[in-house]
Amino acid sequence: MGKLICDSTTSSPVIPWREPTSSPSIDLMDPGDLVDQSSAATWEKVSGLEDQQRRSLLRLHDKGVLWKHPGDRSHAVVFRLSHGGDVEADGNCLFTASQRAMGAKVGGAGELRRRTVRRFLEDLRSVGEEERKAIDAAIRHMYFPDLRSGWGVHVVQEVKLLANKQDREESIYKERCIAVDDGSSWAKYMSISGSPVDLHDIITLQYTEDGLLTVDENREGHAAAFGDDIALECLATEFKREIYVVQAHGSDAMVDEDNCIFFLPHRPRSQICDPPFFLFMKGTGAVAGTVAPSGNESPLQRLKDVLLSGTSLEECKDAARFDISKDNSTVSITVVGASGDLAKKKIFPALFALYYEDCLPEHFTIFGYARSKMTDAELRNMVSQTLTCRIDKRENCTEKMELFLKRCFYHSGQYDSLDNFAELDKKLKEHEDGRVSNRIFYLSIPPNIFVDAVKCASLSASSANGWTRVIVEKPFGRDSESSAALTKDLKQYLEEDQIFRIDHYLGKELVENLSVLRFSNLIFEPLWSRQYIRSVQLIFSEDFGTEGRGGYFDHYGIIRDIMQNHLLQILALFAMETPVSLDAEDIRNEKVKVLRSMRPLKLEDTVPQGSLTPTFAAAALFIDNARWEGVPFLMKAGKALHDKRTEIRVQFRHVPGNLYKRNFGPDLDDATNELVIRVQPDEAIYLTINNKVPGLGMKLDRSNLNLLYAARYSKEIPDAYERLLLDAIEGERRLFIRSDELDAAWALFTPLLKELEEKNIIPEYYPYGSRSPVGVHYLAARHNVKWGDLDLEQ
Ligand SMILES: NC(=O)C1=CN([C@@H]2O[C@H](COP(=O)(O)OP(=O)(O)OC[C@H]3O[C@@H](n4cnc5c(N)ncnc54)[C@H](OP(=O)(O)O)[C@@H]3O)[C@@H](O)[C@H]2O)C=CC1
Ligand SMILES: O=C1O[C@H](COP(=O)(O)O)[C@@H](O)[C@H](O)[C@H]1O
Repeated sequence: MGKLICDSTTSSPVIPWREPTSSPSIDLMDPGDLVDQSSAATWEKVSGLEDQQRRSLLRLHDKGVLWKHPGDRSHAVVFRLSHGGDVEADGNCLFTASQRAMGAKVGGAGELRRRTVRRFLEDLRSVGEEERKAIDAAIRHMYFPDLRSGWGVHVVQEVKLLANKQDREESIYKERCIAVDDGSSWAKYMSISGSPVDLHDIITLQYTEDGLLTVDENREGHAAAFGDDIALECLATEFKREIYVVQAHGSDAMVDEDNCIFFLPHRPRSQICDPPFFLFMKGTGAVAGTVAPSGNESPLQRLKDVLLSGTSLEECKDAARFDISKDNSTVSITVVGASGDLAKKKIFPALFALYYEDCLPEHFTIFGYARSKMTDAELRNMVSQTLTCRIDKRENCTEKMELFLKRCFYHSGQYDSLDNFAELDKKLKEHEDGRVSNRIFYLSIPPNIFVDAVKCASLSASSANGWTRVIVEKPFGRDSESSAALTKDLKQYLEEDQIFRIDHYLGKELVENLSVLRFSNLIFEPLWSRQYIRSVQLIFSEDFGTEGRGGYFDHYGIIRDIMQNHLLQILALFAMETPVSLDAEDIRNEKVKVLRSMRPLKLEDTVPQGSLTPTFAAAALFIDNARWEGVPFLMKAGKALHDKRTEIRVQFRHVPGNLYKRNFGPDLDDATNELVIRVQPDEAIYLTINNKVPGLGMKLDRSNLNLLYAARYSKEIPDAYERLLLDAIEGERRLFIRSDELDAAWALFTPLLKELEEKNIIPEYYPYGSRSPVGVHYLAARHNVKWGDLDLEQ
């Protein structure tokens, strides 16, 4: 028995996914047919490996590893084991690595942990008395060894106890804790992911032969239960595949070079339906490496990892190219409302960009669906008007466009006709050609017909053997009630995890980068609170009016159009506590907490004083929690202003007892440090600091430490819709809005919107092209700050 304490990532197989009901359908390859995976990282650059480990892994990489299906040994697959990226040894690593290995379709690391425990409990209930006793004994041996009856080979032995979080106020007595010594306590233990929602904390007692050595009380509750052999077996059973832990032992383990790599198989209790995956675990040191099966990672997953790590799409193209042809599934994307503005402007161009980058699966089809009568050729002609290639990607552009357009088809139908959707279903099936069918319906239609379209798509055109997902465009209602009604109606036909509510601002590069900036740089996170931050400003402006969407806009206004969604989402991401992991659910849990901690909005805290301008609004928002109490989050959004920009501006407090006070003049605000995250245009992150002007005197000026993306990165930034479409195809929900997030966002704005409308408040006018209505200055002044973007020096 062992615990997976330092592991690594693998990736999901290209070998076709099994039909859940059928016998193993693993695509079998000739043992000699070793897929060349030139883009996969080998072991040369993995840090923390001893030379002999590295040499062995390189040899293994070159030779490949032959895997035979235990049920039918004549069938075999050769895997090339490559380094697939590190995972953090934070206690969740078994689940994080497995999640990466299997791809997004299995849920996040948290979900894998829950499924593991569920599987364990189900299996435990079904075993006989004898086996149950054996399981209890194995658990006791691992976590609650009887130290009086002998000592193992280790100098230090550990005993694990669980403390109920509710009792943590008091001193912890061993008597009040739960010993991890049987199946039911193991399930409690293995549910602990080190997050605030855990029910128990892990207490570790370390003993030597001389007695108690240390007590780790884990007061902050950050310790998570490491995956162990039992968890590995449960995971294997749950997913009907073997899991190999690949261990590299070092010179300290008295093994020779030929034997320093071990494969520890974990077999499912059930039938094997999928090929195995490999988790690399380094025996010594702290650095984790990865074993990736040759050609085993889905192209999309590889692309996601590349996107997440911020490297170029060029790399994702390389990564994706090698294996997609072996995938036996299809993805059909139906753009419902294909004749409309959004479809032409954003959705088709984003799909083409993904196609150009080789990021769509090999077998994909795009259908346009709308009432307008159009032939396939006419749709292609319409779509071709808005396709563009990136400036840095012109090669074969025309050729690629033609190939892409050939994959686009059109079906004309009503949004509320089950028959018309059944006709679409028939056409989709023809294109899917018997493969596993996965379908996305992108609702690019006015909201009043969302439910009709979802009903018909779900009843007449959902996939029979794969997944069906629906992307929904805002507006998600006009207020709490209509939003809840929409969610309820959609859920008549869809599960929550089939609904992808899009907020395209979450797909913007700099918004995606917010968490990276904050959580992967030591210098920012300690400053990220009321202690150092004086105000946060979220600014949206456009230098044009409602441009052809006047009808929609009249009904919704700027608060619903921009503030309640785009700016509030950015605020939640900005202000959330550190999530347990980057899993969709962990991040969305933290965002919801922020939204629910927000102080109700008051009319006097909006602009202009007690009035609402339909195309411009500003508000001061507050988060009543320990981190942000008293810090104004100023928001403003407007159309028809003097420029187009979206920015997050973080203004820091004054330096206490500033020695250079005199050099700044009477207004210390002029010396405020400001961190600006410019989402668009001209993406940039810059920090305004005070600096000495070179020379013999002591003159100070304000200068920027400037990261201008265009200067630093040569690649064009992908459009937000590309990232989001790719996520929807992958089943990655991190950047989509969960229903409780939506409820919380509406709960914040609905009372204010109602008051504004009931009181029929007259808007304050501002000239087209101006900077803003005058009232915004009063609003900021009331909270003792200035708008960073209205500083004339900007
Ligand atoms: N355009 C944009 O920039 C943005 C749009 N959105 C949202 O995306 C969705 C699509 O936007 P957009 O493309 O601008 O919308 P459109 O108004 O262009 O509508 C899309 C299509 O829906 C059909 N349609 C329009 N009105 C009706 C109606 N009353 N009854 C039935 N069908 C109708 C039309 O197709 P046909 O007549 O051929 O059936 C039309 O081509 C909307 O929910 C919008 O709020 C969100 C953010 C930005
Ligand atoms: O959702 C919307 O966003 C656009 C602005 O999006 P951007 O990506 O061009 O910044 C806005 O014009 C529109 O009113 C709103 O509905």
